[in-house]
Amino acid sequence: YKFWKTQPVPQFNEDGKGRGGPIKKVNLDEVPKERYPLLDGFEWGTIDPEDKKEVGELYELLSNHYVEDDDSNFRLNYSPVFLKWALTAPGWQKQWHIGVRASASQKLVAFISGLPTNINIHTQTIKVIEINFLCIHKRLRSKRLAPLLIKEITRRCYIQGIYQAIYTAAAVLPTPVASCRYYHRALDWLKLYDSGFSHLPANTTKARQVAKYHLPSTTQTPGLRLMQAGDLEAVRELLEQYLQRFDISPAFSIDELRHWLFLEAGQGKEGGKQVVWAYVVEDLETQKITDFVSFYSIESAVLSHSQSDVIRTAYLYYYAAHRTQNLQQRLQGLINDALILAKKARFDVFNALRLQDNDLFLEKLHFGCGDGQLNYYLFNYRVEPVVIEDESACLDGQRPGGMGVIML
Ligand SMILES: CCCCCCCCCCCCCC(=O)SCCNC(=O)CCNC(=O)[C@H](O)C(C)(C)COP(=O)(O)OP(=O)(O)OC[C@H]1O[C@@H](n2cnc3c(N)ncnc32)[C@H](O)[C@@H]1OP(=O)(O)O
Ligand SMILES: Cc1c(COc2ccc(F)c(F)c2F)oc2cccc(OCCCNCc3cccnc3)c12
Repeated sequence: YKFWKTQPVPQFNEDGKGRGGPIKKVNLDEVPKERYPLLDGFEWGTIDPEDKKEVGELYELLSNHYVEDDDSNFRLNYSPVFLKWALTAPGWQKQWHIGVRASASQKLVAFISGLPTNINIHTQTIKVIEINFLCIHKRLRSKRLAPLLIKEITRRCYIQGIYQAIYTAAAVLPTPVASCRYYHRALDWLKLYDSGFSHLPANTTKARQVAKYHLPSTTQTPGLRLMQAGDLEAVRELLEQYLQRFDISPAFSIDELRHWLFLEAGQGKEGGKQVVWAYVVEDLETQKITDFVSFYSIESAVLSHSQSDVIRTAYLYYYAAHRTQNLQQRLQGLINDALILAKKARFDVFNALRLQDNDLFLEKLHFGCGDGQLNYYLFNYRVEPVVIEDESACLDGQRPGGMGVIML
């Protein structure tokens, strides 16, 4: 950890007893005013997420060089429309969409993105940058370029008065604030089997596997319907109240929530390019919004020569339930409806992490545990272990704690 042991992050050998809060007080006149020097033949650039051509260059880089599974059978394949959506949330700045270009060819060979937002950590609301899409061309790996990208985006954030960050990685780095197992729920088991994503367990048959994952064609929750713009304020209140169960959670503005739950109508539906789906449960008597669920779409390219070339994946995004009496039963019904809706939208698999209240439904709804986990990290912030003063502060006594932020 030559690089990470020089960074203001909790180191592995800490005893976790430290006071919660920022690790390093950033002194602005110590922050370099100039960009870090790059490897010879390369130059810093930015990607304008509203420029179709530049989004195309970013798509090209990520489509060929971004996250793969451990056996390099699949690669995440974020679409250009998704990338524009992911990079233009309220408060975005071009200077935080940092590219590295080969000077001669002007080819984009590396990228890192930052998006400012606010998160609640216990009782504190802190301004952070969300870091995502760190990617280096396969031919430029192991040249210590990643630390350079990280230091450059850190420098640009410090100058703008942002001193903390949140990020996820499959990589184990100093020091995870949460580690969440991957879970997958087959929707089209045969497609997943043909693609090598799913295997036939011993002493069962394909027919039995298909039957195991069968879903009804209609949703079951009374009052479930597509979320509309008019539901926004009610959903924000419902979500804000529900997320208090978790130690770390997003502190969404109404503008952020509008962005994350509605793709602007224009880019939304045409040509199967929808990227996010959001549904509410409206109580038929009171017309109140009592629950909500959302999911987003990332395809995975199948890298082997198998016939199916993409796996359409739905990722569970934010959800919330009002009050929490029989929370387990309500979430099982709500998420099962999300599975039904995802299947109707032609997704092949539905992914979720082991965080929030997901333990209440993962097993029951036939999610299988994947290999690997997603680690969550905070930069320049130490979270002290949570101590629950009065149980009454939580909803129904049993407060899951832990991670409540979902990263794209
Ligand atoms: C206040 C504002 C703060 C803002 C910044 C907050 C921090 C943000 C941090 C970034 C959050 C990213 C969130 C996401 O996007 S996670 C997704 C990451 N992307 C991929 O997995 C795509 C495929 N892989 C690649 O493109 C490259 O392998 C990457 C770019 C990942 C590393 O390139 P390369 O393989 O050519 O290595 P190197 O020789 O340049 O450098 C080696 C050093 O880099 C450390 N390393 C390796 N992988 C990661 C990783 N995923 N996060 C952080 N550090 C990582 C490694 O421990 C070693 O340091 P040390 O062990 O010697 O110490
Ligand atoms: C990722 C991910 C997996 C693993 O699945 C794949 C991983 C790599 C692939 F190329 C692939 F096709 C996968 F299906 O299973 C999941 C279940 C729930 C949520 C998941 O990812 C949430 C989005 C994570 N942000 C992108 C990312 C992914 C990995 C490491 N760092 C950042 C995942």
